Amino acid sequence: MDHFNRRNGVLHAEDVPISAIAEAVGTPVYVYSTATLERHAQVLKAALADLPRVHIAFAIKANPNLAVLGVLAKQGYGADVVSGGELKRALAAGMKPEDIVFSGVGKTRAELQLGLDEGIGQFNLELEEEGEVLADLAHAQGKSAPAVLRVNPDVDAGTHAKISTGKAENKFGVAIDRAPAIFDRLAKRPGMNLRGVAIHIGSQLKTLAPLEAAYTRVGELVAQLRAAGHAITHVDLGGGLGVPYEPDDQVSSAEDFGAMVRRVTADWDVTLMFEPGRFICGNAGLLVTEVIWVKPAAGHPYVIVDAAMNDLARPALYDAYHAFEAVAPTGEKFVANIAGPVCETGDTFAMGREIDVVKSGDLGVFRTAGAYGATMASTYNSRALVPEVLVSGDRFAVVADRIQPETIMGAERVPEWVR
Ligand SMILES: Cc1ncc(COP(=O)(O)O)c(C=O)c1O
Ligand SMILES: N[C@@H](CCCC[NH3+])C(=O)O
Repeated sequence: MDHFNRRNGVLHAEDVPISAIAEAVGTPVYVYSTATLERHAQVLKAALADLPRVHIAFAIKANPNLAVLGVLAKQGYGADVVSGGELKRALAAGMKPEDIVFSGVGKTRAELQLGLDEGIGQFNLELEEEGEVLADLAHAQGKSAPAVLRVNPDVDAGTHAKISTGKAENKFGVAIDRAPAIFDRLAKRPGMNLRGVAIHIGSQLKTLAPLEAAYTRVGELVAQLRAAGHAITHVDLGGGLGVPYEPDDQVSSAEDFGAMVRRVTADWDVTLMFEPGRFICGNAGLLVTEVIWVKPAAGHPYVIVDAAMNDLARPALYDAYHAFEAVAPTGEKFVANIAGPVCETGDTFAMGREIDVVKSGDLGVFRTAGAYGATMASTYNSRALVPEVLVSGDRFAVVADRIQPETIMGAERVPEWVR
């Protein structure tokens, strides 16, 4: 069920008219639905419920808002973090240290130390040297660091090149055929509890075939490692499940994913870990924007909105599609380009797309903006950082303020030789 739906022709987030939020908070603004977050969290939990031992860690890079994390913590989700900052957020949101997994290809010594100090559940190692440093840090404190080795299965995820992570040429993980030798050396190091493997082959995967191929290779590796005498108790299967962005997008369901995982992992006898991001929050968010001008142009007219690439970077970065609709459509359509105010030609959300007819002052939304939206926002062009609102039933709360350029200026220093 979509918790963003129309009543009397006006788009609502749960029971709140989008126009009421825009009036109270201004635009652009991200709006998230608590009910959608909860539903997606529950759907995935249910799809994986038959597996013997499961741990789900929300990839908080997708949406690190503390309120969003709080909703997911209440659903029993842990966190997959990729920086010290994300680790602190997960803890601040009430996630238990032991439910936190630390991924990331460039964890610094300070970040590894922070993870040890906080007693997090697992480090996902990206290379042997990282494991050596972690082991030494842990050993120095009389600890043993729980870790898995991320392998790169060289599988084509069939997703956008900039969000593929499981091809041999990508920077992530160690080549799967190098894993046994690394295990032999690393597992016996004092301070290291090397207990399994991890993979994550990419994001926005619409089909299960690449995941199944990758998981199958991991299954073979687990057998090989066990044959070599290693105790393998944990396998982290990463995230990557896609969501529908375009009207006719077909993506595999959580149920099909669960069935595939059950089939492929039937004889693994491990704790399975998952790191979903987009699947949980993608469709739980909208970016609400106001039309500034409708500007005639040589081709199609430009609908210039007050949201821009600094608020939602995905179209400019990945040519990503985000459906646009008017909050109170007239029923008429026209073909237009949609662009933001930033001084870049690439600051476009759509080119030559049939959309609701809108005029200056009208409200519109970009859908499926709950993942990799606000979290990737910047202040480019000295624009304010976009605020975020969480809705639940007929209530809403501002869960991140609009941070004005003046505030950010206060964080800078002009040295005396410039003054
Ligand atoms: C290691 C890791 N885990 C999980 C995720 C979450 O991916 P997604 O949002 O596609 O589920 C990512 C991002 O691609 C990632 O790099
Ligand atoms: N930022 C990307 C996803 C990156 C996934 C992280 N490894 C997107 O918006 O689609």
